Amino acid sequence: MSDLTLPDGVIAHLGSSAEPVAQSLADEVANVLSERLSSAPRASLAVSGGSTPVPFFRALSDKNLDWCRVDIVLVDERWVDENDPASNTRLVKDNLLQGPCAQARFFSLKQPGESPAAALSEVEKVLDGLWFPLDVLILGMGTDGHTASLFPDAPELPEALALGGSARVAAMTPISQPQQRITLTFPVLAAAGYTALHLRGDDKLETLARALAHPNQIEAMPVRGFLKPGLRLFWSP
Ligand SMILES: O=C1O[C@H](COP(=O)(O)O)[C@@H](O)[C@H](O)[C@H]1O
Repeated sequence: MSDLTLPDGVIAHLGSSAEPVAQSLADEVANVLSERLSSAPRASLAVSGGSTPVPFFRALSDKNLDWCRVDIVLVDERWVDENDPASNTRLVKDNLLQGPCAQARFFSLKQPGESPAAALSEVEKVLDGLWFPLDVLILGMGTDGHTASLFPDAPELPEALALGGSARVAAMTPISQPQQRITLTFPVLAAAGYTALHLRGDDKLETLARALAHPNQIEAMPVRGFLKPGLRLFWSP
């Protein structure tokens, strides 16, 4: 990590193991949500799926917050049933929406429909109940530089990245992935008030170094769109 040069204004929290880093992220997110709830009727939190967030979810779910005023949404979902091990919704329900956090309101990106493309208008309706811009956004990243389901090899990527578009969600069919995906679009994600990138593993650090080497080529590595002042980076081996 010592030879990784981060852009000015990106604040890094690096630890030697996953649990304390996840705990620090949970502390910070709980503080941001709590502050927001002191001046607003509700607060919104968008989280990522995959394997990295599990200890963060468990740490956050225990926080003493007015969870019944918190709205939670995933940044992306695989188009699978909720009982499928690949379901991000299942991951959130099993690990985050537990204990005190079970009081939060969860907005599911997985709605009935054969494909994400067929369900987009239904999902947009669901999202009408959520407060935008998002207050808190926790992103992950794949070793191909995707974040949320903004995959470099998805034909729909240019549309999902386009600024000025009014769609909050996009259907994605990345060539590299076994499932179709649905994702919050780049403009929706980029407008969040607080954004953290939560990474685990040396491979993710190498990916981050590659992303930082050519920051403007966003379509090649969509995570580049978030490597900006204000970003909080949480990493552990
Ligand atoms: O497919 C996905 O991958 C990324 C990274 O996942 P991880 O298992 O390497 O932590 C994740 O951020 C995204 O939400 C997920 O759908």
